[in-house]
Amino acid sequence: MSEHEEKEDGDPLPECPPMVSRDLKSILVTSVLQLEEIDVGLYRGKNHWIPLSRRLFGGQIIGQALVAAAKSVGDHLYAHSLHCYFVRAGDPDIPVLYNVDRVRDGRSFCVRSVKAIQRGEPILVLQASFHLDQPSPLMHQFSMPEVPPPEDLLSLEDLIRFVLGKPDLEQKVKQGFNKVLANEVPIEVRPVNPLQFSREVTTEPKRMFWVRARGHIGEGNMKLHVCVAAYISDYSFLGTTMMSYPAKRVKMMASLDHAMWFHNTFRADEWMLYEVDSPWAGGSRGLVQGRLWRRDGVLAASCCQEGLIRLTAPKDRSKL
Ligand SMILES: CCC(=O)SCCNC(=O)CCNC(=O)[C@H](O)C(C)(C)COP(=O)(O)OP(=O)(O)OC[C@H]1O[C@@H](n2cnc3c(N)ncnc32)[C@H](O)[C@@H]1OP(=O)(O)O
Repeated sequence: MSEHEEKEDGDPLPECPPMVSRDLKSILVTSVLQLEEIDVGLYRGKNHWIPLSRRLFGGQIIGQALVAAAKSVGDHLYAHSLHCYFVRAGDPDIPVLYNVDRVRDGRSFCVRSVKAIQRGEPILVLQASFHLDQPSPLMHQFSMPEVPPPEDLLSLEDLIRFVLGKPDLEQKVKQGFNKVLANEVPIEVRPVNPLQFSREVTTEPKRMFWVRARGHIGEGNMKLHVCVAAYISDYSFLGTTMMSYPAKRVKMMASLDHAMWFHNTFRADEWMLYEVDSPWAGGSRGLVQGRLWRRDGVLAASCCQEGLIRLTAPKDRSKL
């Protein structure tokens, strides 16, 4: 999601929004990433939180496609990278089918290609590669930025409640915010610097936030944590491009492609620092790159995405 897409009115703000207990299982693992097997290599997914753009959330499609791909590889192989293109908008009113092609099974690597389909047409094509856990004499990583721990920061919900108190807020914005408060978004966020989430200031297109899946997943299945991270990685990602242009109005923002590399084990239900920047925008497109850090400083995953950004044409002041 991008916060620039989330605008429109609706239900009154609940006085005391329901809090999802950390003991409750994450809806991502009980529902969203549970695929129904229809035939060999063919799966059906359920749609959950729908952005106000009314196109399916890209993270949901990537996460489900990766679940489908992972079903056909052995337990000893782990996704180390994925690359995908979003070729059509996903329709939130019908389920998505995932068709898995076993491209190659090697001794150390397996590659899968997945087509996400609606009405017989692809909406996403994804390639994922899985690797045997192997020792390496080469090991390095950048250092995690020093930031306050998530316990010392306000949640996105706290910041939203503050913004909802403003009298001149657009109805569309209210609706998007209320959806977050109603826990429809199965992700928790704590911005390191709330100003980097504000549309009232111009800043460098760089921001950091702590993020984790809402609810409990538990230790255990690393394959599942990787799919949850794929879901999470598309949240508040492309919107980083707009930090330098807070006054511009977005007509259409959609991810075009997305790539991820998984470096180390992690738990997607534990806080990870998402360090995101946008090195470039131009030609109605913008590039974002991100690093997901475990809170102990280990680099868990890297992400990159290009998105389409069409702006609303400025009003012709001469006619006013
Ligand atoms: C941000 C996080 C997210 O999760 S976004 C969700 C995941 N990503 C997606 O859903 C993107 C899926 N992909 C797509 O929808 C398509 O590949 C897109 C990017 C639209 C491809 O665009 P395009 O090749 O232009 O498709 P199209 O010809 O069918 O047109 C789609 C709508 O865009 C319009 N369009 C086209 N060209 C222009 C242009 N130069 N300037 C302004 N508008 C243009 C078309 O008229 C069409 O509009 P409409 O849908 O008929 O209202």
